[in-house]
Amino acid sequence: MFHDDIHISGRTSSLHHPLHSLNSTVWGMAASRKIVPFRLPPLPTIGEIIKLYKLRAEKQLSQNFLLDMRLTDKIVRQAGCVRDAHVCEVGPGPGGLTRSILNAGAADLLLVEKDNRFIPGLKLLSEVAPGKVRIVQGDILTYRMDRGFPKVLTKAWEDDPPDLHIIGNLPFNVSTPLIIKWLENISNRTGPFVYGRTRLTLTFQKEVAERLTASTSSRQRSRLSIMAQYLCTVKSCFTIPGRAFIPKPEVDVGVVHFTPLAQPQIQQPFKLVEKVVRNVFQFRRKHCHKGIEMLFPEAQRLELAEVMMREADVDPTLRPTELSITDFRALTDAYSHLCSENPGLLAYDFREELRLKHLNKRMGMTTVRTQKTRLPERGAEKGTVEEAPNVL
Ligand SMILES: C[S@@+](CC[C@H](N)C(=O)[O-])C[C@H]1O[C@@H](n2cnc3c(N)ncnc32)[C@H](O)[C@@H]1O
Repeated sequence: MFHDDIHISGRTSSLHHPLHSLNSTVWGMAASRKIVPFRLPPLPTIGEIIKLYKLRAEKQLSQNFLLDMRLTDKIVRQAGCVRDAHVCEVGPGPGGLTRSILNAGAADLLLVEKDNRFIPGLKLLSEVAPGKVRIVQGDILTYRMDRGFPKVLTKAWEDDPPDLHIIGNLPFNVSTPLIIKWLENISNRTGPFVYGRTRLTLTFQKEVAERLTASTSSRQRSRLSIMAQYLCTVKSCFTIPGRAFIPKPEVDVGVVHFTPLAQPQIQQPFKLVEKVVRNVFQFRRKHCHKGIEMLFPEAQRLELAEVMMREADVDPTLRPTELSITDFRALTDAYSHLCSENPGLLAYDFREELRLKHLNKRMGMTTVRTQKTRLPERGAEKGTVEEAPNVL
């Protein structure tokens, strides 16, 4: 085992489990490197899934299963060649995608599943593909992927991506915070990216998939487009209609593939980029200078925004959606330069200024204390970008 977080290993004694009827033969590589056949248990039927896992088709569980192997095979193909590769599947559930990954010849498959009802079925899969499947019962949002695989996999960042893939069909309420976390990990080369430019193939609500891949001037262009595209090559693979899932979600689903760039298009800390992009997009329909002004305390707002726009050489009348990644690079570089000249500026958050104003008003004070560039310690702490809502 490569890490100390594994809660469950491959073997199980539940040989009389109803899913243990073996009827599909596939080929896999044994530890001896000889090709040997192994048989995977068939996917449970919809009725069996509901009965076995005592599932109710409750929306809040966000468990929408993909049981059509043609679709799960298609998702795996988007990842590239997984034969003999290491793979982490996030949220395997009843194991449809898991079977496709094993069928494609993965040598080492790490499954991270939060819901313990799925563990017995996953154990059966690990029994019929001995030595290949490791199961972690845990939350992918906190799981230490940097310990999940052998260090020998590691490739230099500028080199080709490592032989490691992350694949997952996750609930929508997990996939968005997860990709934001992983984008920050890419920027810092931490988490799954300690091994190099690990590729990701993930599902998202169709609208989110469109935002991730949206190009300059498109209607879906958003914060998420910039944050993903300055760090990765982002490819929209295909759309899966909602009706293909059990239970059927309200929306269609987009499969997106990410390859971290050897050279990020913006060479600034993630938090700084996130702050500039968030401020610019908060007035989506207005000229971009409006959002940029909000990066600065009221007293210096117009003056510093003008300096920043001039230094970046970006047309202040462009809408946020019309700005290219090159424009954002120029803007973040200019903002970083201003921050180095104005201590405290980076910690400034206009929402904190607004909050203080409202507070003062509520307390019936006539004078309103606004933040100057050099911020008081407590205000500075509260107003940092770490408290920012999700990048969308
Ligand atoms: C949308 S279902 C997909 C299941 C399966 N991959 C499929 O395609 O049929 C999402 C799966 O992710 C699991 N899951 C949800 N949140 C998770 C988390 N934070 N960490 C790990 N697994 C999670 C759920 O229990 C469920 O099995």
